Amino acid sequence: MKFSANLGFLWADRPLPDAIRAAKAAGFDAVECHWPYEVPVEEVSAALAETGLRMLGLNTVRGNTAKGENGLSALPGREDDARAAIDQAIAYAVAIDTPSIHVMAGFATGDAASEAFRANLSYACAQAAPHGISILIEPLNRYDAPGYFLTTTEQAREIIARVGAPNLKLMFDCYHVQLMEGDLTHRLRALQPVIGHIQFASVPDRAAPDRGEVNYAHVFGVVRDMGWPTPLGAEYKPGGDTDATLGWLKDLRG
Ligand SMILES: O=C(O)[C@@H](O)C(=O)CO
Ligand SMILES: [Mg+2]
Repeated sequence: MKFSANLGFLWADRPLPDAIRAAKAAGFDAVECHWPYEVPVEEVSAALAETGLRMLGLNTVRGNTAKGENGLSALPGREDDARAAIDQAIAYAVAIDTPSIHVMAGFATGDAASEAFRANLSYACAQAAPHGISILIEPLNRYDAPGYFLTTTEQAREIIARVGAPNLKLMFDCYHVQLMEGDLTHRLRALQPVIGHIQFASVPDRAAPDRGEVNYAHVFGVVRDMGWPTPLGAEYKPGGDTDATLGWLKDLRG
């Protein structure tokens, strides 16, 4: 199995280029992040070139976080802001050769939100396609993000079908899916054609995957047997020194 370190959480206490180097030293095969925009692309590119790791994904900005915004693309009337966030993400992704962008929906509900989200996703997919970039949408759980527009894989599957763009995919974060829907391995197999990236963390505490209610040794085996080709994203909160939480990775590496 190959694993990607999500640097939004792992080594988040370090500057992003140093976190990339730490992920390499720890044996990860790739990295991913949340919002890298404060860091010059030259610094990130240099760290990626030095380590040989690829940055697999990044997120669109959340918007006005002081006001509690958590994404813009499902907010009716905010299309200009949403598309500026999409443009920003594509430009950054192109500059560091990142193959996928998570377009964040935001806190919203109802038909107008659904229409805004689909229209903004169509825009994102059209802008990203010439660069070979996939657009990801990610259901978030109701405990961490109450009121978030996108909460289930069923909802995501319908949106992906209705938008109808080949580069629109599902971010299957096992942590969120377990909290909202469960039945992880059936869902992974059934949704494989529309999954663009897989992430994981323990449930319910979002820590390293060697604890909690999900047996990740089993889940990883199912993903391996699916022939899943790309690294799985370790997106958990280490709660201190990241290096001290990597026993699971060492065990899997043998
Ligand atoms: O699961 C998460 O929270 C992340 O993948 C994300 O991108 C939204 O913050
Ligand atoms: Mg996630």
